Amino acid sequence: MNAIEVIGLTKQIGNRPVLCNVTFSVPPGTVCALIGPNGAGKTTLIHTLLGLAKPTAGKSLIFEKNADEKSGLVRSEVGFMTAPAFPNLRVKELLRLCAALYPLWDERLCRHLQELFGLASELPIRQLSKGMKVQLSLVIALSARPRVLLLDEPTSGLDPVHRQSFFRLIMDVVAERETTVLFTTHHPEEAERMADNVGMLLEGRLLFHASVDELKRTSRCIQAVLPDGLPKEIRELPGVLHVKQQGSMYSLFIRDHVDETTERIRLLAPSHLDILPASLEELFIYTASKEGYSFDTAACSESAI
Ligand SMILES: Nc1ncnc2c1ncn2[C@@H]1O[C@H](COP(=O)(O)OP(=O)(O)OP(=O)(O)O)[C@@H](O)[C@H]1O
Repeated sequence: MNAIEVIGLTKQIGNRPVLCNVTFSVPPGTVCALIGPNGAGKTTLIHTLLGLAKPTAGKSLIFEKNADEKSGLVRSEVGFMTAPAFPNLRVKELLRLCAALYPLWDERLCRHLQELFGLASELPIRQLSKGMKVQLSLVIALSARPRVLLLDEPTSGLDPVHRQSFFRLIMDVVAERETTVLFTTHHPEEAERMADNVGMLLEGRLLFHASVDELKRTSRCIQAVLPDGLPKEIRELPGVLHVKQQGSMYSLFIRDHVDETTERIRLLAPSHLDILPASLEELFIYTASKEGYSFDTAACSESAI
């Protein structure tokens, strides 16, 4: 049984398709990252899983149950981060309230996390910085010991040191309790580092969903020096996501069809040929650009070419 199952999920808001026939699954005890630019539909998907948004078509299941099922089973098994309520309560008062609310609350873990983040018990919630509020939400989500954690941009607002702590924490929680984690991020390097599987959403469509290992295995940057240039038909081969040119040096970013594309380039008798690994960041940027989506950022990171 999969921990999370998203089947043909479609969400229309007004005339606007926000999620279009999205299908993927997350096995228990694994970490799945959903990457996508602003407005891709990541939050909407998490909200549908939580039962906070109703799909137009399709369904999203957690351990084979719909979030809106009367049993409330799904909600009791799912942890998610939400802005801490009750601004006038002190940190310790909110944590005490949560301890009473969540049946599997782990007080030892809660104290450990509070110490790790250096969250002062006596501070009223309204006096916490944005990053501290994120930390407090994380403490609550993790201490509730859910079977499934749904985290919407969990590291946004965290400084680099606390981001590291967060990564370690998630790894520990998954390893110790076989927790299943689905998190959203704008940062491919977070997905690459944390996740077993990665899905990419763009304008409501899931462009790919695969294991990090598979994505790495099937993506390459082919670098070739071609004094006679690169023919148009090579640029248009199905696996070629992007071509970058500097004089007679061509860098082709490939997803799938690596062997066939390499063979076609070899036939052009390049004076130099290199086949290099590609990063998830490149895959993300070039998959989006192949779909006609443009980022403001510079494209291929030079380090990988
Ligand atoms: N209540 C709403 N009314 C109208 N449009 C909405 C509503 N909620 C979301 N949308 C639209 O749905 C699309 C997806 O939004 P969503 O928040 O799911 O994206 P996201 O990938 O989480 O974005 P971000 O990375 O910026 O948080 C956006 O175009 C957004 O404008």
